[in-house]
Amino acid sequence: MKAPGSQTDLIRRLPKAELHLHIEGSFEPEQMMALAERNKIVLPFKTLEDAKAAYAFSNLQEFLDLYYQGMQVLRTEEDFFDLTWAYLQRAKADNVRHVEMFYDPQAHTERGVPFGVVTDGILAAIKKGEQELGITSYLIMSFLRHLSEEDGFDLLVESEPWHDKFIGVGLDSSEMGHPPLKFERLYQRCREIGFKLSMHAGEEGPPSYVREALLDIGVDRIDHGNRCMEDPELVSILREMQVPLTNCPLSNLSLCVIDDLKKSPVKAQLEQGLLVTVNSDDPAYFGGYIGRNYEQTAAALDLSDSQLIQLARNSFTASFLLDADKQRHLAEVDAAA
Ligand code: HPA
Ligand SMILES: [Zn+2]
Repeated sequence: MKAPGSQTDLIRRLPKAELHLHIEGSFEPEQMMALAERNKIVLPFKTLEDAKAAYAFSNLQEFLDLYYQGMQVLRTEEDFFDLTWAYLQRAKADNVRHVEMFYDPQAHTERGVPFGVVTDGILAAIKKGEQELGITSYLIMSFLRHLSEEDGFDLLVESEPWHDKFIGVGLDSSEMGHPPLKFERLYQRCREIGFKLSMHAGEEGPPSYVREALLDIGVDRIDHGNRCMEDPELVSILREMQVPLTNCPLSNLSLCVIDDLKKSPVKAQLEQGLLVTVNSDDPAYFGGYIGRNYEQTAAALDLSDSQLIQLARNSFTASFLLDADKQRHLAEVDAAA
């Protein structure tokens, strides 16, 4: 067993892509308090310690309640810019070269913040990140699965002027009771538009949700996917198809998807030839950005250096980058290894 931190240099050195990151989940309590003051909003917690003390969850819904509450502070284009810029600077420190970030427009439009305010603020920070940090970012518009498919179609229409700014769509929020097939027609339409398709499945939901996402909807990538491990035939299909899984170890631990990081499926998935990646999900809420996710997972699972290199390679292979860009990044991973 290696001591935590003994692979820090390698992890830091490896170029990485982050493929599962909700930008609103990078809202650090310090920044939340500063923006609350700027926007004259009263938060339910008075001190940083109170805020952090509230970040103890026993399931996905408990987290989501706090996540939606926290983002109410975000009102102006400048707020969304500042949020995204802060994340990109942290990503730079972890040697992230490419990000595919989710955002939840419905969580903002339903409280009166216009779609364009949210989206343009994020896009402006993405542009600055490319110019000043050398990080490329793709934006993934996520539908909230606790809302109806009709609401999803409304978002698709409202977002039309920005469609060329999105690489794809996602599906997040409360998983249980909201299976992938609830959104079959919406995803069919998104496929016709030309979006890449991703979906959260098998975080809390059963393996059948992963099957639906993969085989009925035909997604290009599965977010989380943990519970596929309960269905050996599904594991074989995933290995055969090489449809990526975006695992988020510290998120899994925080939301009690696993009760110990040693039970993270990442190592077993690597050993079974699945295209698994390591990501941070909602780093401000779950105790760490991508570097810490790699570090803690490596320590808990006793990952070898070559498994860490494989994870960095997988992050680019599983991305929605063009093939030529993937090859360039993969060569950089090999050079750093
Ligand atoms: O991990 C998650 N699962 C579902 N919805 C989410 N929205 C933000 N993070 C998550
Ligand atoms: Zn997520």
